[in-house]
Amino acid sequence: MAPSAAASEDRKALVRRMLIDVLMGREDPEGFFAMCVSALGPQETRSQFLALIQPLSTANSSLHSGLTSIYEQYFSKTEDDELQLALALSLLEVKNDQLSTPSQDSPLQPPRDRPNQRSPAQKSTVSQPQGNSNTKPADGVAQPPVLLWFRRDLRLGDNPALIGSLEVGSPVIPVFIWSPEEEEGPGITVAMGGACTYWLHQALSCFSSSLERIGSHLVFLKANGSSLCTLKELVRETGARTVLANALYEPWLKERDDDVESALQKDGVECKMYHSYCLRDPYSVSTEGVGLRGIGSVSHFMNCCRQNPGSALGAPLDPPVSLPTPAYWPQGVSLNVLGLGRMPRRKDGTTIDWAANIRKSWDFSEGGACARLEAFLNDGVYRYEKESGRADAPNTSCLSPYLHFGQLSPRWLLWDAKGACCRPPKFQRKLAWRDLAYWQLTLFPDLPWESLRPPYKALRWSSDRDHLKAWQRGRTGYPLVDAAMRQLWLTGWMNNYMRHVVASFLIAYLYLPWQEGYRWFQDTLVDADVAIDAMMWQNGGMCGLDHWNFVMHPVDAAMTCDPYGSYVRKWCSELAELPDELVHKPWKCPAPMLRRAGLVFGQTYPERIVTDLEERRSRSLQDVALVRKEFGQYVDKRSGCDFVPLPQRLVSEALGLSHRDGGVVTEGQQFLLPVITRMEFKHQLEDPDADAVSNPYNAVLKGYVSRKRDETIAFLNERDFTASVMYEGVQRKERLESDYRRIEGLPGPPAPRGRARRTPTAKDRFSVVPGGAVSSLR
Ligand SMILES: Cc1cc2nc3c(=O)[nH]c(=O)nc-3n(C[C@H](O)[C@H](O)[C@H](O)COP(=O)(O)OP(=O)(O)OC[C@H]3O[C@@H](n4cnc5c(N)ncnc54)[C@H](O)[C@@H]3O)c2cc1C
Repeated sequence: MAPSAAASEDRKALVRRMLIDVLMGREDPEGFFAMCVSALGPQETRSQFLALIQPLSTANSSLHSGLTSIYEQYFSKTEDDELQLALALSLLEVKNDQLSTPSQDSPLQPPRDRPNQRSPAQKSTVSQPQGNSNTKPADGVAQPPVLLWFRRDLRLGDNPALIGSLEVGSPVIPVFIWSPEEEEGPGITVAMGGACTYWLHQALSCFSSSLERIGSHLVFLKANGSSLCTLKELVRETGARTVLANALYEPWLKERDDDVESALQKDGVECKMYHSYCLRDPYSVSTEGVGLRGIGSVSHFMNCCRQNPGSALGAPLDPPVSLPTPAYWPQGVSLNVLGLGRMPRRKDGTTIDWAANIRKSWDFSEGGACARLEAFLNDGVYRYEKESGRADAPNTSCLSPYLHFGQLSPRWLLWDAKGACCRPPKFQRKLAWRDLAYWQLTLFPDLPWESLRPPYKALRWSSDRDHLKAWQRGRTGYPLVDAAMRQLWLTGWMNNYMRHVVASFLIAYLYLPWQEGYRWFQDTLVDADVAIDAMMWQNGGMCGLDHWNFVMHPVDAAMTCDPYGSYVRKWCSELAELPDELVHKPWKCPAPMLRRAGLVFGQTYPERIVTDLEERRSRSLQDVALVRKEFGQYVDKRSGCDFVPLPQRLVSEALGLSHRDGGVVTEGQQFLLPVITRMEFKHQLEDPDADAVSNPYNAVLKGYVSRKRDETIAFLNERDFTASVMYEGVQRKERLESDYRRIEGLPGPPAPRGRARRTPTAKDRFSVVPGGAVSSLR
């Protein structure tokens, strides 16, 4: 028998043995199925599973039908866009040889030691380092050590550079070099804000302990001039011939790494960067075969990945159980000397410990990341699809800081998420958003400070510092906004929905420039990430590639995210005594109620800093119309879409594209591309002075999920807040019920019929992103 056929037979025999465990009740059907996928791989499971469980049809027909429905649920779906993410990103190509058990002296931990046991990924064994993984140098021969340069990959699990260092077969010296100037790059990025720096301090401390547990040690150094100089000194001091690291993708850090690579190589030192920070290397993503229409949207990005698949991502790598140590350790400094966790001091010498709440809120270790992931996959994931906006419930993963600091690899996360029985499509799509952000940053390195749509730079932005301060400190007088900003200040985090609410408030109602919001977030978020934060603030600030087609209302948005006011009560305790129907709009409370609740505006809770919300929205809209008129060369006359000047890399790709992408070349040799543009902006151009309410495409969303739902909520809300909460409650129950049915593989409830949609459709002239006007590049 050919070896591969024999291996296949072995795997099937393994599955048959596992089948007995299910029959005996030692393993549940879900777990059994997961193990099959893991042992056979998706293709073989698809073709063989039903045959393998056939004997059950007589032995235990209910188990047989249960397993059949699990199988069908897993493979049946007319795999919609989201579910194809893995394919698009060319993931999870488990090779047959990865299914063998690691050998006794392998430095990889056996699979049972992996932190999260429940998914198929972790029940499988994973890819072995290639070549020699023996960690001991030959007796008596002093091998030059490997410098393992840690940056934002502070983990043992699924760390390609770490495993790569074992393959060299030499002693390994893990180093961390702190170089804040290099992190910041050329513009105002605030790459390492306060909360983020504090997290880094804690994460380094945890990671250093992890390394010690496997017999190694993390050498901390302050960059001496630059990382390159420090590395060169280390090479001289230790005699290292190899430097390994996992790649970073911020353009300025990539440039630094390229310089390091070539300078070291000139000195005869091998330097290698591994890819693992994103699912796809953003520099390898191309628009070829897809075009530029819809650029900036996650669907467009996923199409690009699908059309131009990169190398297979493979399965996550196990953490090593030991690292070979060098005979000589270079002298480092203590972690505290880096000053990352330093707190300001008062005049009397006492410390201002602003991070106390952050410490209470998070476990900064790699184990903490795994525990969060496991908790999410066991619980929140089931509500994620429809309820991720809830601020009052932990329905999202809260994994962003761990992903940012590489304490969890996106590959590991995706692998486990795909193993969850509901294979959450929306959640998986979020990882594509993350990659999209990095791709955008590589295309537009000034994304963190320069608006991509030129006219919007000229908007009449406000410079009201008091407004800015009130927003930053959660003292705007709008409870929902204040609760979110206080949560951010105290814990370094808020969920995605709340980030939209506070960003909308800053931009559409306070007219403060998006860069202010970006910088504040960079300073206060523990997950502050230049690429994601900049992309999101550009989109919120109306000038990103995929700018938001909505504005969140600071009161009505509570219907979706905090219907009973518990979130507001938690962070704005001075409002705790107000009833549900008024907690989001305390200014509507009658005086006796205020007295009973002990609320005095301007004293116990701030007055609203702006009250004329509708008027402010109208002005914001009129201002946009004004600059779009003034900078008419950046507006496509035919479609009303904004033009964005494309960077050189996309222009080169566009040159190979056909006309349908609608590129226009201007005098200055700019390649201008029409991009997705908010419909209310297009309409406003026709009547620039009209107010926001009369604009049929008014973008203010009351909730976030659908405009139809918003309209109903807004209608009820105007009359009776409680009725509106009840309405929302019923809707929510229906949605959860249908989710439950989907997860359990039950047929869905009959679809509601005859729902009118006011959301414009593809036929609507304003919803079309053009594909026509073209001229060639000169
Ligand atoms: C104005 C604004 C600023 C933001 N700034 C940041 C930031 O600095 N750092 C950051 O990590 N996220 C940022 N986000 C995106 C998003 O809000 C957070 O990633 C998310 O709230 C983190 O919580 P979670 O891990 O529970 O997310 P989940 O919903 O559980 O998502 C899982 C992971 O997917 C990624 N992700 C989720 N949403 C997005 C998104 N919209 N774009 C890109 N990746 C996403 C994150 O890595 C996240 O951890 C911002 C969003 C807005 C609206």
